[in-house]
Amino acid sequence: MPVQPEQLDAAFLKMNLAKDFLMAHQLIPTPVQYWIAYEYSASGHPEITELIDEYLKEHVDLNPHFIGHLYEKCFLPTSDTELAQSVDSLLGSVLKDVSENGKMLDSYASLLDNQVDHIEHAGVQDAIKLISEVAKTTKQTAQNQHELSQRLLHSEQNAKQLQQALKEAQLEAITDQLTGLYNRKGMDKKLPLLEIDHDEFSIIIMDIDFFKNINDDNGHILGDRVLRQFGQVIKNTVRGDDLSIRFGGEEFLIILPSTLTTGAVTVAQNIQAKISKMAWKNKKTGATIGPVTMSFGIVTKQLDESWEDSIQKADQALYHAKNTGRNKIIISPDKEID
Ligand SMILES: Nc1nc2c(ncn2[C@@H]2O[C@H](COP(=O)(O)OP(=O)(O)OP(=O)(O)O)[C@@H](O)[C@H]2O)c(=O)[nH]1
Repeated sequence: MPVQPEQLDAAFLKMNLAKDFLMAHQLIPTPVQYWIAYEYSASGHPEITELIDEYLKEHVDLNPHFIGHLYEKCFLPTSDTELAQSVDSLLGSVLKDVSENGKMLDSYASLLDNQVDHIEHAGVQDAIKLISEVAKTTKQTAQNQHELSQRLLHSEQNAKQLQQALKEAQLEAITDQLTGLYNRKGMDKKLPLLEIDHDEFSIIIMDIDFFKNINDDNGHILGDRVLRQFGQVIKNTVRGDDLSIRFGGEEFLIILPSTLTTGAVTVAQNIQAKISKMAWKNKKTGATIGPVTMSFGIVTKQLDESWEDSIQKADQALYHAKNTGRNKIIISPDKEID
């Protein structure tokens, strides 16, 4: 499909804005810095725009360290080497195009300088010859610019596709595939973000009772179905800001920001009520399985306490629930909810 003149103009405009941005902040156009500058100047990535604007409110200037951090945060959160290589090669080709363009414009500018000097002192015939040379070079430069713009447009499309693929890979890396909840890696990634907006948290840790028997009596496929549906119940019970994690095999964790113990107890009771109504059928034997119960441990995190210590307290409460009959909610250290 032929490139439209407006697309070319827009691509050049973005390229020049990125260049101005780099110069204004005295950043060298390395692939990473060029890409971030390009995304910021083209307003192509709202998170980058927001983070840079925030940063500039408190700092006089940007620095390569911060740019590197942005790049890792927004583009390279995956261990997928194939994607990472594609990003590298895209960045490399954009940088090559940009630096070739710089060289080409430099040599065009010096040619013009030269010819102007000569024309001033030349006779009419020579001046005509020199002007025709300038016209030829101008045409060639315009043609080169046109090709460069097309390559940059193509790179922009590639960058968008890669960005999407990276986002998907990022989400996949932090998601438990069976339940769709976050995995532990997801928890580590999301917790610091929650701590920006909240300072009070409650934690619920829960574990399915006698899950081994469900697997042993009905097979792992049915066991997996139970896990998947419990994951769904948790997802549908919590609020938007709450973080639901598959913490281990049949163990789940919920982090509830700006929630005190009573709120966490309500959430646990809601989950308990919902799962008490669920049942499954063993297709081979026709037997009905369920209700399957869970035990819960709850703690409200102290301000000066580490996550590790708080989760351990919730885990001890869960242990207490398991040891005193299961299918119950215990607030740390050992307060049972009727
Ligand atoms: N189907 C299935 N089973 C799993 C998965 N992850 C862990 N399990 C099983 O979960 C069971 C956990 O067993 P236990 O730790 O003995 O706990 P339990 O039988 O639930 O007993 P209590 O926790 O004491 O009530 C084991 O049989 C694991 O194989 C999974 O992804 N799918």
